[in-house]
Amino acid sequence: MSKMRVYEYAKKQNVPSKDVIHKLKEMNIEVNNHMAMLEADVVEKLDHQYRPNAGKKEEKKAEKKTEKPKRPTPAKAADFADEEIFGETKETAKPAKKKGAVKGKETKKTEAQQQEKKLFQAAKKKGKGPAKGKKQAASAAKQAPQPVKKEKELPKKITFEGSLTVAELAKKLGREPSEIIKKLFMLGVMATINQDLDKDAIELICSDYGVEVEEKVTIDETNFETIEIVDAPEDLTERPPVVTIMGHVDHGKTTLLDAIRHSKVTEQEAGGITQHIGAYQVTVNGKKITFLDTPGHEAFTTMRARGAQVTDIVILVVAADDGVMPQTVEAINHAKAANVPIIVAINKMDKPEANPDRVMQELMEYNLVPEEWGGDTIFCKLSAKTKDGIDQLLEMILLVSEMEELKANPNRRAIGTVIEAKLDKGRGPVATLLVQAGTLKIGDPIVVGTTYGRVRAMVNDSGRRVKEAGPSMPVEITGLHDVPQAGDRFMVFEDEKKARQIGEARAQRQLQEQRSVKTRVSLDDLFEQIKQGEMKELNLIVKADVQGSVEALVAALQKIDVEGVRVKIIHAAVGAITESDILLATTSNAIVIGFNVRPDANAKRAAESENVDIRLHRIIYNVIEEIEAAMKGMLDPEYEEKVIGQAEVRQTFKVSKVGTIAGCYVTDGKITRDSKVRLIRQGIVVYEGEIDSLKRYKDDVREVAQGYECGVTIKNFNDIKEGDVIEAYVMQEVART
Ligand SMILES: Nc1nc2c(ncn2[C@@H]2O[C@H](COP(=O)(O)OP(=O)(O)OP(=O)(O)O)[C@@H](O)[C@H]2O)c(=O)[nH]1
Repeated sequence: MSKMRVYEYAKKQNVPSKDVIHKLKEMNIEVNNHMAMLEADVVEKLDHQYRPNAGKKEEKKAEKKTEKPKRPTPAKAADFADEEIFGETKETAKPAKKKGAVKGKETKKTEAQQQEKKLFQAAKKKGKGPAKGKKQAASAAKQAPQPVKKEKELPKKITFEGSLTVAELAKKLGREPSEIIKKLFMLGVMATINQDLDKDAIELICSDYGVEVEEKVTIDETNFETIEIVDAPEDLTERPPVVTIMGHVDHGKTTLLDAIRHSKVTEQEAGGITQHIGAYQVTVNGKKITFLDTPGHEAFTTMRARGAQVTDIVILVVAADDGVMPQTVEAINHAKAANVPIIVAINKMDKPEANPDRVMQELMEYNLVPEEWGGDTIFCKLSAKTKDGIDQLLEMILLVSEMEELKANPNRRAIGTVIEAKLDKGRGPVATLLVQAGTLKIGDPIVVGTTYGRVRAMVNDSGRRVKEAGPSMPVEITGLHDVPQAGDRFMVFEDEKKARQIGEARAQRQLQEQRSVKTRVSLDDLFEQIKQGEMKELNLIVKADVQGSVEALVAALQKIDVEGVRVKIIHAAVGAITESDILLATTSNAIVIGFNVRPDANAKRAAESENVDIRLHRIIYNVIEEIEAAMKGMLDPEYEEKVIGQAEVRQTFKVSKVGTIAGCYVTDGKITRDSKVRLIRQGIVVYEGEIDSLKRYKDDVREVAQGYECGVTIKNFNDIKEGDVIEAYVMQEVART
């Protein structure tokens, strides 16, 4: 809010200055002159006075059709208007904005107003069509408070999709394109009649006319993964957390999952036979928790690799008698890469050799600091075998879930992710779906991944038939045409026809995508991406033969300092490059560095199919140099010299202006016009350069093969002697190893 004069304020509110002075009087502020300067706080108070009446005023104005339509000036327009780029034009257009134009003199103000009116009416005149003659318009301009009559009424609201050309916008507003062009010009935008206007420009123009704008967003339903669902907060209700258990081999993941299932599921669903559908739910203190039934990070990463994020909380199981192990670290990195909160379950507390303090100590290194030590990670000490501590773990899950405020709208068409799928001999394609929002119902037409169908039957985790499944509930369904893949997304559509269309379109698109080249980050295109501002962090996965190398590499990589890019090590461990590393690289768009280690067969295959860049090295310096060079955009292609042929110089001729021509006989391979050459005399390279000309008799030729004679001149070199050997070679780009 800034200071302004009374008349400026009156103009802002589109009321006579008298009205403002009167209002001020009511507010006990004595002002007699419309030129009086109002302080910012007074302006604010006035705003409060006028606001409640704004609606009424508008109505009144609409009725009266006063001389000038209200021109609510949006912030942007005002910004443009305040710039002094358009001098005169602007002053005439917005006299009130320009202090200079109305320097306290009523006359000047009137002039400006009239000028504006003329301009306005000139524009209107064009919009009026043939009925209105020049004369009439001119006389109309003379009468001072001339109502804008017979002007085609502005629509209350216009809608558009994407963009509009000036002509299209003019048509929608019922105005002449020239008027729109003029307005744009005054706002600092130069446009032609066929120019596309973006959303901002459209909004700017419309708000200048006081017309509401709505952008229609066409939703590409075939791409439903990308549709961002914005539910009104009041439509959201709490949903159960979805939990994945991860940890090192044999630390007790399966035992813990079973212990939770048996302690809670059978209790709740008496008589129900727990059946494996890939996920199950337990009820704790009246609240549900969903557990994904595939422990370990493979399933987790497979899902993520397919773009699905279903896990809300990760339980990291660490055996109290074994401590942090390589897969523990992998699991931590996976969870962190996915930005999922971790609860640590220190398992096997029943064992005499259990040492939870050691586990806590070791996990500190990975920034998992227990609350009791001042951190914010929840640690639960338990025994999956004796079931001690499991209830506490479940309560902690609820606590974290509450903090995460997990919510979904159950009253919409369901969307979610495939947890598992298979082909059942009797039932056909069977898929376990995790509903993530909305409610899935029997009979729903559904698209799942690239297949579709209608939900024929639904079974919950206790093998019971259910009619519907709300958010975070896993159900096994039948009724699909084909078997989808774990991690595929699903969405319910309004009818089966639509579901079929979308399903088929998605299958088609997938085929096309498989044919086209995948675009993952590779060192070679890194610089391009950095330049385009697409990459600010270079994600790396480091695998090495010994811990010492891992540490040294990580430290050295983190020291690389290239402006605008940061190295981020998302996983570093000892051991061969595994499929899990590739999956992690896929999900985090990372490059894998192998130091004295190689990818195993599965990893190689996965890397090829997922286009993950693996860089294998044996010298730390080379790793650093390569990454740094790539970050700086200096990753030149590697070239290798390839000798393509040799020729013997049998005779030489000196020709003025040309130099020495060597009459040669090609003894081996071939000599090409564009090859590089080396002149060898008695086994010593006397010159290296390029061929200047290559001739057979008098004709220039591209190449001369073995057994033929030719004439050769070498660029900038004439000291060729009989008996010399000309070796031709080319530089070939080779694949980096
Ligand atoms: N004493 C004791 N043994 C346990 C506990 N939890 C699991 N075990 C044992 O540890 C071994 C491994 O347990 P699993 O549950 O199979 O471990 P996992 O992490 O699922 O192993 P993988 O599936 O191979 O990754 C089994 O022999 C379990 O009986 C526990 O709390 N106390």
